[in-house]
Amino acid sequence: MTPEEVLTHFRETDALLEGHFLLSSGLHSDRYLQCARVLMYPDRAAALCRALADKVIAELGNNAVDAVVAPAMGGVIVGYEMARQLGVPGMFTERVDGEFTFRRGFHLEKGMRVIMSEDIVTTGKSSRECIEVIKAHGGDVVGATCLIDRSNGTADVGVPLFSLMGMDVKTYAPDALPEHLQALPAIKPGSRDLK
Ligand SMILES: O=P(O)(O)OC[C@H]1O[C@H](OP(=O)(O)OP(=O)(O)O)[C@H](O)[C@@H]1O
Ligand SMILES: O=C(O)c1cc(=O)[nH]c(=O)[nH]1
Ligand SMILES: [Mg+2]
Repeated sequence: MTPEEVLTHFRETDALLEGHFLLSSGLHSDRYLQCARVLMYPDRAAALCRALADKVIAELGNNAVDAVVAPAMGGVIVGYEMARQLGVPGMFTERVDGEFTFRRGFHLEKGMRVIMSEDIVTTGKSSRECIEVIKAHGGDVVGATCLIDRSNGTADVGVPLFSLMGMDVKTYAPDALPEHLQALPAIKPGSRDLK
């Protein structure tokens, strides 16, 4: 799937937003990829994750993954669909008092080869947090995936990161907002630190 085809899925589902957004990392941006808008359509979710699963298989080989673990909320649907496309179980970590944790009876056997599947990577902070939980539960993290890598290849999550496309989007520290963002109230679409 070409980057233009990926973006078409986002455009056709009104998932490519413009405005003033407070991101999970605390950085600000005038662009937001609302993946839930794309993934609400099962056919689109399947097409995107099939293409991403094919990349994983091309890089790691067949039968190189035993499980997928994704960080909630954004990772839940994409993690499920990646697991389905790779033919392995899919689980998720969720935040309790701000920290990702395994709940609901999810567990890993020691040495299980795990892919961490995100919807979006911006700084890679959430990916790294999820990867730490997988490791703490005995998983061997053989790679990470996201639909779109907003770091455009610069985020280091400690394992190979496979994405459908990179994107070069500017982000701003809260004390360095450009005028066009200062003029708009910030919206925080994600669930980290949600009150
Ligand atoms: O690479 P990062 O800088 O960590 O940013 C990307 C993360 O931000 C979003 O999650 P968020 O914490 O906003 O919550 P959500 O999953 O509920 O949308 C997204 O789903 C990624 O998990
Ligand atoms: O960095 C984020 O929080 C983020 C950016 C984005 O475009 N989409 C998203 O879901 N999260
Ligand atoms: Mg998230």
